[in-house]
Amino acid sequence: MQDVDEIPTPPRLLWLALSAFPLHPLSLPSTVLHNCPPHGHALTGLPISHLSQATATMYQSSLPRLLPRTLRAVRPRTTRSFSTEARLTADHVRVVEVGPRDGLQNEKKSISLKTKIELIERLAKTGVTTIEAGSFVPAKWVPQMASTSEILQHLLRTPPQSGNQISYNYLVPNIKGLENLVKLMEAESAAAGANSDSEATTTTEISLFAAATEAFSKANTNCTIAESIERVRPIVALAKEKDIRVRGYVSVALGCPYEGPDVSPLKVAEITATLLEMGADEVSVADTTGMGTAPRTLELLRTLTAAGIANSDLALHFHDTYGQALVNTIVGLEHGIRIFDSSVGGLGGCPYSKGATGNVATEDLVHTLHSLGMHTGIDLEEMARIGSWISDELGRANDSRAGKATLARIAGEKTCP
Ligand SMILES: CC(C)(COP(=O)([O-])OP(=O)([O-])OC[C@H]1O[C@@H](n2cnc3c(N)ncnc32)[C@H](O)[C@@H]1OP(=O)([O-])[O-])[C@@H](O)C(=O)NCCC(=O)NCCSC(=O)C[C@@](C)(O)CC(=O)[O-]
Repeated sequence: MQDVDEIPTPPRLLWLALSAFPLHPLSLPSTVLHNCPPHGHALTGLPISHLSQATATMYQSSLPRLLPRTLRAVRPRTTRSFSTEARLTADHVRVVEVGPRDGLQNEKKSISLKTKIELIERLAKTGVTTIEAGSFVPAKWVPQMASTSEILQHLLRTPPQSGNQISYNYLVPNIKGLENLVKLMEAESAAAGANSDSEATTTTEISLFAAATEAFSKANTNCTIAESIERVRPIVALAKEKDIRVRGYVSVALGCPYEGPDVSPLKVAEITATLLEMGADEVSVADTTGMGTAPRTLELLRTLTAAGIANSDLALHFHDTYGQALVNTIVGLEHGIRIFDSSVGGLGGCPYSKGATGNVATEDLVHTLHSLGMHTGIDLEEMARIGSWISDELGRANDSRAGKATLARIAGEKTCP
């Protein structure tokens, strides 16, 4: 099986996909696509003191000393992979379902534990292999996630029925969050003793996060970027000791609610590389505000590649605030990314990013990926039913077009003679 980093995207994928959009990257003047803004050029001239030592060493070893003024010609000599991911094939995409965590965390109305568990149990039957199930954060910061301990206990005691192995992921903002999670896991495993079969079908993993701008870091985690990176160190150390897989997030990678759309791709690359070097198994680069556009997504991905970061270590996490999530997904796909985050029914928003709408809907993402000949293993019809059900439960509109269209088609097929 070939490594995803070695295989070009299936022929004409981008052309086929972007023909659906009125303005696509390939129709843009090449100067827009290839002449990156000043921070892109900074790759060639940025004083090494602006980068972490680890990243600086990486740039020095992986980039030619004098780079051309465009990023077009930038090819790292080596791409270093930290991936613990099973090898992916070029036409397989792993979808990370973030609905039960990212999707629900911002809902104002209290959601019952029963509904949260039903959501997870239904998602487990769709073929999805990673589900964000909650977060170990103080209830005063994110009240909706207060029942995460009970969710973890339930999933360990009664693993949801599923045709495949599932990783349940929990967000931890600091070491205290992980310590709470580990305490619960160990108590459950001691109580279950040798009779437990939960490990056979479920795995527990964590996510930690940092932001690419100081203002967002302060609002979201009450600390500077540098302090948030320092918080990561003991989290990764404890997770590795306990054999727990670690996912990193870099928030506001394509736009910040406080500092605007011009977030430095170099800063994103620096933080991503640092998280990987600290031991994260994959990093999800997040467009928290949905401000990302196709050219800026491409520029960011090229900067990450130029920094020596392997595509197999990256995931992309798009919010759909400006309706650009699928366009940006295709840019990511074309670049070689094969892990994408999404939330059923387009649930979500971010408590620290006013006006940000949900993640791209899983149904829309899966429909698009399947239409391009990619495989996800996900049952779109079942996902569409879940999107409709959870939207009704929450009293909100179903934000998935593909979900609604799929359900309408099924209903039409039933009524047609
Ligand atoms: C990081 C903190 C905790 C700092 O918050 P703080 O108030 O500075 O924390 P502190 O260390 O000063 O502690 C204050 C109190 O909280 C307790 N505490 C401390 N930690 C925990 C914990 N883990 N679990 C339970 N309790 C905890 C601690 O023990 C203490 O209790 P007290 O002594 O007052 O009784 C806070 O800022 C926080 O929780 N931030 C997270 C906010 C959040 O969850 N945001 C949303 C998730 S990020 C996101 O959605 C983006 C993402 C990932 O989806 C990607 C994207 O789209 O960008």
